[in-house]
Amino acid sequence: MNHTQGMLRDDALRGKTIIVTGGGTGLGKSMATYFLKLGANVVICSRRKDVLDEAALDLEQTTGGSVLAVACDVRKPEQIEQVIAEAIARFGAVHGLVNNSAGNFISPTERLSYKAIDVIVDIVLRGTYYFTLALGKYWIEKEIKGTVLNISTTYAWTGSGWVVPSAMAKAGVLAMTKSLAFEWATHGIRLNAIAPGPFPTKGAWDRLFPAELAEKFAFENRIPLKRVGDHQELANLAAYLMSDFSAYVTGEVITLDGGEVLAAGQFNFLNEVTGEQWDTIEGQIKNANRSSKKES
Ligand SMILES: CCCCC/C=C/C(=O)SCCNC(=O)CCNC(=O)[C@H](O)C(C)(C)COP(=O)(O)OP(=O)(O)OC[C@H]1O[C@@H](n2cnc3c(N)ncnc32)[C@H](O)[C@@H]1OP(=O)(O)O
Ligand SMILES: NC(=O)C1=CN([C@@H]2O[C@H](COP(=O)(O)OP(=O)(O)OC[C@H]3O[C@@H](n4cnc5c(N)ncnc54)[C@H](OP(=O)(O)O)[C@@H]3O)[C@@H](O)[C@H]2O)C=CC1
Repeated sequence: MNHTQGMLRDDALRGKTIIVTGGGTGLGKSMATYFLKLGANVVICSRRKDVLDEAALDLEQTTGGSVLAVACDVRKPEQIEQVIAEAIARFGAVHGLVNNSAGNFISPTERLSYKAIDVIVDIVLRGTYYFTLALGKYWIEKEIKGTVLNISTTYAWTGSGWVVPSAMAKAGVLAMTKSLAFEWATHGIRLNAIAPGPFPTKGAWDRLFPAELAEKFAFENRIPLKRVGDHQELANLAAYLMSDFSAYVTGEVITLDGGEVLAAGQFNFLNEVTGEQWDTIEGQIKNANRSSKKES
């Protein structure tokens, strides 16, 4: 057994229909793959229909599951409602939503136009609350105990320069996750989030680590566990949170980042100190202890 293997029993999501926004690429496609392997029907949606159709074919061939691909810009409520209507028409009901679609790129904030900020915030925050609201209304009316999983980031908590629109929007998504988890618990609807560290995808790497930076960035050195994430690790956690095995978990944000976010620890720079230096330091501290005892 290792971290690149599927974790749950084969029927863990059987009978569920799950919508994965941005499910045609990257982490969305990886989560969709695992949900299908666990018996779910999956609906993937995003702006590019050609990308979705190719992904749907690939997903069905590799898993044997049922996939519906619907073009949808998550900033457009009428397109979201169309996805939900087509999903219900094809599979009978919808039980889960993964808000995974996002836009992001690195830039000094003062270089951004108003539109550049809007485009990120609208995809990430507006897209997430529109989709969640549309499904929430349907679930409440039909008395379906739906489950929402929001894909956030670790800098939604810490903040981060150079990705400010994304940080603002992802922070809003976390506020929604916790707020609605309480409010809609009365309907049996659960909302959780995952805050992933670096998981290589073309979409993220092209926009966050372009060639200029990629060479200078050795992730392995910045991450306590010295590696990037494997997509199956995220898919395992996502599948658990979408399954009934997590029926008592709601309003939770789970960080999955090899410890990267812990780098802020004030004394973490001591990572650089050698064993020999520790011998010296220990001696110095013990001397100081002895001196202070004599003084008292
Ligand atoms: C390892 C740590 C990971 C950290 C967490 C990761 C989080 C992620 O979200 S990764 C996901 C990355 N994937 C994507 O972003 C996929 C989708 N992205 C896109 O389609 C584009 O990047 C988009 C978000 C910019 C949207 O594209 P589009 O709708 O075509 O919009 P425009 O190209 O027309 O641009 C709108 C606006 O933004 C300005 N702009 C675009 N890129 C830059 C840039 N690099 N620097 C400055 N400004 C930029 C563009 O100029 C437009 O503004 P106006 O000029 O005022 O019209
Ligand atoms: N990779 C990583 O290291 C990390 C990723 N994340 C998060 O994981 C998620 C997936 O990212 P990742 O797989 O890396 O990147 P991708 O670029 O592969 O995924 C983003 C997806 O969002 C879709 N999308 C963008 N704009 C819209 C829109 N307006 N309407 C509908 N769909 C849209 C894109 O499809 P299309 O262009 O067809 O619309 C694409 O499929 C994101 O939420 C991201 O913030 C968080 C932390 C780390």
